[in-house]
Formats: sequence, structure tokens, C-alpha cells
Amino acid sequence: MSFTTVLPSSNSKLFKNTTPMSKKHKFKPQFGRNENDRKSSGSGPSHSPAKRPMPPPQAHSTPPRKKARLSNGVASAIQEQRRELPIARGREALIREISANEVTVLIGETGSGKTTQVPQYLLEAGLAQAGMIGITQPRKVAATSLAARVSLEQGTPLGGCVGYAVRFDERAGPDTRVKYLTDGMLTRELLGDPLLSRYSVIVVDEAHERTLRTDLLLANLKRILRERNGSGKQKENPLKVVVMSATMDAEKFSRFFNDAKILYVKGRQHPVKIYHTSQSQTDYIDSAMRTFFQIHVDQPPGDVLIFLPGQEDIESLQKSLEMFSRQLPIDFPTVLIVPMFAALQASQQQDVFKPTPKGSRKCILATNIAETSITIPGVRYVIDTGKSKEKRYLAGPTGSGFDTLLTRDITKSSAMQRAGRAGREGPGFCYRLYTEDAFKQMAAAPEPEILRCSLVQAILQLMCVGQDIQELELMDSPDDDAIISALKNLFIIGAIDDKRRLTPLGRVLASFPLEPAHARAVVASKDLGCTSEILDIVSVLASSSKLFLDVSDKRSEIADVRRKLVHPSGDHLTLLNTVRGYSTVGIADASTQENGKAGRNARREWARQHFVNERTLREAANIRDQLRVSCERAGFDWKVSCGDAEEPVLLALSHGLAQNAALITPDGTYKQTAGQQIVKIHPSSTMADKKVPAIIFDELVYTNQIYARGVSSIQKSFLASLGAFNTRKA
Ligand SMILES: Nc1ncnc2c1ncn2[C@@H]1O[C@H](COP(=O)(O)OP(=O)(O)OP(=O)(O)O)[C@@H](O)[C@H]1O
Repeated sequence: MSFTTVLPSSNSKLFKNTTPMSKKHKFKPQFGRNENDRKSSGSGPSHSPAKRPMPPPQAHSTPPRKKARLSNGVASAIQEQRRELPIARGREALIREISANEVTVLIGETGSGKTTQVPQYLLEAGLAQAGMIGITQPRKVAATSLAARVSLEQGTPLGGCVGYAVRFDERAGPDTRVKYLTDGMLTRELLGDPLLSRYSVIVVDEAHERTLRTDLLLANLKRILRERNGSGKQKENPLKVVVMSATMDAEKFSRFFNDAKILYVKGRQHPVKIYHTSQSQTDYIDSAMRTFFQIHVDQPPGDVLIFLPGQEDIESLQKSLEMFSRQLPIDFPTVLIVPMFAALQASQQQDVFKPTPKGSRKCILATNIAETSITIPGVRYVIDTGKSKEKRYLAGPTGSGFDTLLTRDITKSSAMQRAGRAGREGPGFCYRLYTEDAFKQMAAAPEPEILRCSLVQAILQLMCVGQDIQELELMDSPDDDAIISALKNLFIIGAIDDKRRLTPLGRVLASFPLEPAHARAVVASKDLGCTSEILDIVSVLASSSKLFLDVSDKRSEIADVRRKLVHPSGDHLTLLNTVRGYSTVGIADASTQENGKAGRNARREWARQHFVNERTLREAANIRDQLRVSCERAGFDWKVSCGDAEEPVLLALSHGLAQNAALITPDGTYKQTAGQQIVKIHPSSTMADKKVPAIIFDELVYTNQIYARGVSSIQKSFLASLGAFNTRKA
């Protein structure tokens, strides 16, 4: 078969010697994406992948809401699947060891059955009688999808015996015995229940990720074990801890828990064949696209999961894939592209779990939110670009600090986890877009987040439960600069006093599910009469994606349509104008379903015309609803509005962002009031070309130089009244 196309050239295949699908689907594409790509080629390993045909993707039934009604056939097939998992052979030994030991470290290959089975074994062995079994996950999507799967395996409705809890969403009730939850949710539970007394077992899953919250949780679990199980204590309600991963330094975790027992689960259910490129790739998006089409053309059915660093890469690859897919011959399976990243709404993230329609091949484009724990039914092929985005906070001893978000090479443990997403329902294949040497040179595991992230929120939460980060028994302790920087920040916003003691205000700030700076602005808005405006602003700032879209070839068009949204005081009030503009479109008469739909369409069109990301606005609306509840709990009226007055809004924001203030210098640059850092205003800011006496900003970011982003002009007198010049006391 031959057709005119701009599909990647067949002679630029990155992976040679992979088993072709059939002669019937062979085609001769003619061009690469660019001239250089056609020249690059690679030879894969000399052996061929397993030839066993893949069974058609299984229909994934979303768990029933009220009653789990499964046909006997489905129920017994699920039980059969459970029995066939490698971990099932060690069931009795696992129950025995976990029952006999206070802490157990469990290592087992990806897909061996740790996350879904261990909690069920413990439940079935009666270990959930005195309290729940809690299983922590670093990510929301893993917690919710695992709870759905395990409730299906238990034959009970989700939220019954098996439930979950993630930020802004919980399905658990009085009957819940097995609860999947994010590590953040469990650390939050410590605020109200410092001994986690509702739990009899805590399973810390994917411990190798060493998120900040996992590390704080581990330190707390060590304390709780002493307090609940220690000698001389009544052992009525002892706690058991299981720490699990496929790729962790078991010895280190064991040492941390006083030489805890290490158990190994042998074997994996299905093999995953791994290919590396023979040459390093410079354009990972293009390499991913060519590899996808190589699979699509040559390989048997099965969905493809592509790991990319971030949302922008996902959107760019999605466009290319859509464009090339349209040129496939008519008898080719349709390509169904499904993006998956943190900024998507939870319901959109669930799209990846929906069954692939017959005659299609699903291509999931994901960040590392799909890297651990989850099983996406139907996925047989993984393409790993070897890149991820890593947040790093650079703290300075003077109290200044800023976030960087850079694309970096992944670690060996990430590469293994990514490969592990194939081969969950049958043999799988992983195409790594990097050489074997590059893999060997990767760091073994990620640097613990506690050593590279801002500690402001963590320290505030610890203080609320009477803990001092410097006294906590952590696996790795953060350096002094990071702690000092966070303490100064907390002092400036009034969360701690000059003796480092938590203030009543600090306790109120911790009760909001927000960064302390944003929570401070909300609290300040109460007296300034502008809570409605501040909630509108901080809910967009707390969203996980950008509000304003930037399309490089439409810059002048964008500038024209946005002009009426731009506020002379800068980015925060521009953002407020945008939220107001969007939310007032099409609400004139939303009383009937039809009008409601028309209103939604009008808002979508408004967002499109103004190059505004509607997804961000919808996420922000959801966050705003949650914040209204937090305001009610804290006893203030979220409806209070200052109308069009700008001063109260800027003053409330300055309370929160006092740490992020800068004054103009004679040479026209801005100098931070805390930290003395020279900052430039980011070119994307509405304040970029203006010179004003004083500014506040949301964050400092480092790209090729240090930029302030999210900037507003404020009166210099605000800063004096907030004590922003005085950072030495903390
Ligand atoms: N939602 C699901 N749909 C279909 N099968 C599933 C689902 N979840 C799990 N499974 C099956 O159960 C197996 C074990 O999954 P589980 O998450 O328990 O493994 P694991 O050892 O914890 O792996 P990982 O370390 O990758 O998290 C999977 O390989 C898959 O065969």
C-alpha cells in the first residue's frame, strides 16, 4: 500500500527488528517531520519481541455507585485473575510476616500485585477489625482508580468496604475498612488525629518517590509507633506499617525503621520487552511521534502510553499526531488521543480508563501522573521520552527563594516504573527514546522532595501539630537555608512570631487548603471587605494550569482582544477582570436546560475569543467552591465584595505577598525588599513595560534569568504598614 502522506519516513524508524504486524498494513510514508529526522536512524536490540498476540482490550467497568452487581462469570474471572498474580503465591507468608512485625518493607516488581492485593489480604486476615487499613499514594488519580478496582475485586460498592479520600473528593463511609488516600490527605488527618487512631495498618505505597508528604508521614509514623506500640503502653490498638515499592532502596527504609523486616515478592505477571534507541535523540516529541506511528503501522492491537514531561509537550504532540493520523489509509485503526496531566479535571482524567472503541487504537499522552501504581486497561506499548519536569526551590540564606520548573532526565526508578505500565494484562513493550548507556548513567532514584522544595506550607502544618521540622526524625533533613527561608516567609505573613511560635493567625491560615501566602490574602480580605474578589483571584492562582494562552503566531490578535481585560494596576486585577468577564457571559437566563447549555457554549466561545484557558477557569470555580466552605468554617462571609474598588484588593494581596515585594531602583530595575534580589518583570506580564515605585508578585521563576511573574503595582506605603522591610526578626 502506498499513499501520499507526511507521515514519518519508514527509513527513519528509531527501533529496528520489532515484529511487524502484517504485510497488509505496510505502507510507504514519504517524509519525515523535518530534513534531519529522515537521516536519524537507530537499530534496536537483535532479538525480537514476544509474538504472542494480545487479547483484545478488556472492557473496564466503572465500579457501580450503589450496589456492586457483577455476573457470576465476571466475579469468578476477577477472582481467578487475583489468584494468578505473582504475589498470590506469597499470600500466607505475607500475612504471617506483616502480622508478626511492627514494620515491614515490601519490594515487588511492578504489576506483581502489591497495591491491590496486600490491603485485601490484610482485610481478609482480619487486620482491619480494630481500625482501617489506609494505603497512601503520591497522586490522586492512583488513589481513586485503585479504590475503584479493589472495590470491584471485593464485590462491594465504591465508598463501602473500600473507599478513597483525595483533596476535594472523598468516597468513604462508616463501613470503609480499606481506604486509598493521597499522602497529603493522611498528613492532613494528623491535624485532627495525631495518632491516626482510626487506622490499624498504614501502607505507604510508592515510597521510592520520596515526596515531601511521604517523608513527613514516615517521620510521623515512627513517632506514632512509639506512642501507640511502645513498651509500657497498652497495646489495645497497635499500629502496623508496611512500606512498599518496586524500585526503592529497601535497606535505607529498613534502617530508618530500626532494621525492619524486608520481604521480596518474586516475579512479574507478564514480561515487558524493552528497546532503547541506538543514538540519543534531540527532539523527543518528534521521536515519540515517529515511534507511535511505527507501532501503529507494524504492531498488533494494543493501546499506547507515551510519557512526556509536561502539558505543553502533550498539547504539541497531540496536534502533530492528530494531523498525521488524518492521513492514514481508511482501513487503518482510528487513532484516539487521550491526554492525561494533573491540570485536567478529575472526570477528564478518568477518560483514559474508558474502553477503547472497536477499530481504534488509544494513544494516551501522559506526564508522570501515570507513572506509578495505575493500570490502564488495554495498554500494551509504552513510549518513554526519558524526560520529566522537576520543581526545585532555590532558597537563599537572606530569606529569598524562588521556584524553578525544569525539564530533566528521569531516574532509573522512573524508567522502570514507566516500563511497568505495559504488560499488566499481557506481555508488553517499552520503547525508550534514549540509549542503553543513557539509562545506565541515570541516577538510581529521585532526590527526596524535602531537599528541593519550598518548606513554607510543610513547616506551618507541622507547627499546628506541635512539631518542629528540625527535631523531627526524618529520613533526610532539609538544609538550614531552606528552613530559614520558610520561617522568614511565615514570620512576614504573621503565621509565627519573632520567637518562632505559631500565632493564632497561623493556625487559621493552615486551615485553608491553600499556600499560606494566598490564605493570608483571604484572611486579610475579611477586614478589607473584598473576600469575593480575593477568592476569585486565589482560586485561579491555585489552579494547576495557566489562565492565558499564548499562541506565538497570533500575538497581535491576542493583544487586541485582551486589551479590554487589562487593568492598569497589573496582572492580579487583569485576572479578576477575566474571571468576571467569563462568568457573566450567558447567565442572563440559565433557568431552562436549553438556556443553561447556550450559556455554557457562550462562555466557551468567549474563552476561545480571548485566548483564555477555559479548563483553568472551570478548575478555579471548583476550588472557589471549596474555599467558600473553608471561609464559612473560619467564620467569615465570602460574599462580601468591594465592587470595582482596587485598593482593598491590592492591599489584601500585599498581606499575602509581602515577602514578594520589590521597589524600583534608580536604574529602573526592581530590588526585592526581602532578600535584596534584583528582579525583572516577566515579558508575559501586563506590567512588563511599566515603571512604578513598588510591586508585588506571585513568584520568581528562573528561565535564562530571574523573572517576577504575576505582578501588580502597589503603593509603597502598603509595604511599610505590613513590615515587609523588616525580615531580620525571625
Ligand atoms: N483497574 C484495573 N483493571 C484491570 N486490571 C487491573 C486493574 N488494576 C490492577 N489490575 C491488575 O492487577 C495487577 C496488579 O496491580 P497492582 O497495582 O496491585 O500491582 P503493583 O505490584 O502494585 O504494581 P505497581 O508497583 O506498578 O503499582 C495489574 O498488573 C493488573 O493485571
